[in-house]
Amino acid sequence: MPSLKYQAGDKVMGRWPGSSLYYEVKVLGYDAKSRLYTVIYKDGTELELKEQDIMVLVTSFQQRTRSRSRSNSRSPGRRRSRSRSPARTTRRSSSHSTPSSLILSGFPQADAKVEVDSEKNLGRYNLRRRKEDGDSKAAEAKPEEREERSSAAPPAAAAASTPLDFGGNIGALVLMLFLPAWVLFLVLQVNQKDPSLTNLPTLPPLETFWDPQALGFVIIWIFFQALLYTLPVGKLSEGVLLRSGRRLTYRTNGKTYLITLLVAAAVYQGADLTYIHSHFLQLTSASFLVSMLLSVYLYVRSRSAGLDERALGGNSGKVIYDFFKGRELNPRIKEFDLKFFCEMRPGLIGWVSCLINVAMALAEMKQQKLDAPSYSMILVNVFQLIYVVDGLWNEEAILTTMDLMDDGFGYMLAFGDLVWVPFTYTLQANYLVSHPNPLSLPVLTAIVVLKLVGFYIFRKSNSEKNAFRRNPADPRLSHLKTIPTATGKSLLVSGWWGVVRHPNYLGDLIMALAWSLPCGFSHLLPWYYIIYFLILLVHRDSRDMNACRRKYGSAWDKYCRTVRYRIIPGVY
Ligand SMILES: NC(=O)C1=CN([C@@H]2O[C@H](COP(=O)(O)OP(=O)(O)OC[C@H]3O[C@@H](n4cnc5c(N)ncnc54)[C@H](OP(=O)(O)O)[C@@H]3O)[C@@H](O)[C@H]2O)C=CC1
Ligand SMILES: CC(C)CCC[C@@H](C)[C@H]1CC=C2C3=C(CC[C@@]21C)[C@@]1(C)CC[C@H](O)C(C)(C)[C@@H]1CC3
Repeated sequence: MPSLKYQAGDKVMGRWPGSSLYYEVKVLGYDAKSRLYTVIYKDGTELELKEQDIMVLVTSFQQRTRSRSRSNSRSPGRRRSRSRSPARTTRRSSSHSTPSSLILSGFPQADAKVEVDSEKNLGRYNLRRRKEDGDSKAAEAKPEEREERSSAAPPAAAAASTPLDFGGNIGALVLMLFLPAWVLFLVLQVNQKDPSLTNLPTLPPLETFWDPQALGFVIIWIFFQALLYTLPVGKLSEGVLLRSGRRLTYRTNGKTYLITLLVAAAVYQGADLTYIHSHFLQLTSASFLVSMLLSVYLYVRSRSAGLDERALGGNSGKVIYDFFKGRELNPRIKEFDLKFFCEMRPGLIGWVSCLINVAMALAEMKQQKLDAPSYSMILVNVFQLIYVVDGLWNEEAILTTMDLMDDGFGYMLAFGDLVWVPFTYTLQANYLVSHPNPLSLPVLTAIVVLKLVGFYIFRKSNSEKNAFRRNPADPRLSHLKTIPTATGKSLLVSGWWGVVRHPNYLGDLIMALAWSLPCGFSHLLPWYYIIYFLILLVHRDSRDMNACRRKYGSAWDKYCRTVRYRIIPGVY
């Protein structure tokens, strides 16, 4: 490569894709067509980088010399503080010729220009490779060592260059208009005697949508949940390490309140919950209004969020897209975490525990003149109750999901949590109110078995990944094979995560099937959930694949080569 800036064999600093971190890499070659350099990181990860993502390596000697001269000119106080906190970044000297990107010696500082502290950086980056991938214990470090190393993993600042999902601004706008219209369609359609696709509902007069009492109930419900969430009862759990270098704590007390609510509902049965069924449309529009106001608030406050507090995917600078996707990663009012609260409490708890689904069972009894809910209704209620109770029981596990780790909090999740979940995930129960579907015992048994199989896969796989991410050295996971990555985190390649790349989605889809089956095959409507869910999870899977490809580079490719299927073994 004669006329090139970097030659094969050169040791340089290469940017880690999707981040502003630079690590030492060796140049392997250059492709004139794509104008990309192939480089190899110290752990063996090979990536292709643009020239502007590469800079000249600052050697330990140069670095030491500069550090010395710099530290000589520093006040003793500053020197002390640096040695106390090895993870701190250092200011770039003005004479430095490298670009003003971030090169980390520790936790990223989004707005600071820092320089290569190569000695320290390399030490942290120089991962011990496994003798073989299957030898999990040999290469895994002690948890505290791992924690230290993983501090170098998260990208420094929310890059505006992160690829846009959903078709960017236009796609986001279409979705923002389509999603509420779709909810409206479902809510109106389910009340039709014949909810088939050839019999579409007519739009009711506008004033039907507005009911101050319904809005009052929605607000009271959300504030009641917020009050329960803020009381200092229950466990405090730590979230994952953020790009800002912080770890947030969450009050994971969902199960305490779920039990309290269920007991309260069992004791106090005087309330006429069929109001929920008869005012479903008004409750839906009231919740939509609240979600819209919340999204505006979230967008406005995100303008004052620091770069490292913004989601990588929601900081494009495109107003509509960022409003939809969510710009701030973890918006909090003091210790009150808005995203965590909305995802786990008002909508999810409202969905089943003593509210919407139970209201549907009562409405069914009233409408069909039954002494007890039908078997189909009982199945749907019990299945979804298990799902929500499980989610709240394992609330800590949500801290390692995409929503909490990667997605910003904006319209998508605010609407999803407050409108989509409570008013569309209850569609099967809502459908059964006026469309009975008697079940024979063998069919009922088969559906129960299907649900249990799905639940087993879902729970086991989610718990396995969560336990591994929390403590990779957990002795209960010692039998699992892993692949090391350049970030210091490893990827599970056996166990559930060795079967398919998203075993948790597989379990979730099997459960979704079990939720629709009790409604029979007379209409497509109650099957909407599994169709939507399949689309959601396939899209989510590809979003995650892209994000992991950016995070883990060739280690991710290796994982994909080893675990070939994404969600359904042998099929997809
Ligand atoms: N009912 C509903 O409407 C919905 C339910 N869900 C459910 O929520 C749960 C969470 O889903 P979601 O947040 O989408 O995704 P995951 O819980 O699957 O999280 C994905 C992350 O897991 C880590 N990961 C991926 N592969 C591996 C591996 N081999 N070894 C170790 N870590 C790995 C990666 O993060 P990193 O490496 O950075 O840790 C990746 O970004 C699922 O069970 C899903 O079914 C999801 C959406 C909607
Ligand atoms: C409006 C859009 C089309 C889609 C919005 C998606 C959201 C409704 C879902 C995104 C991820 C979710 C999760 C759950 C509920 C649905 C949303 C918010 C979850 C809380 C359900 C209970 C599970 O046990 C879980 C694993 C905790 C789920 C986490 C993801």
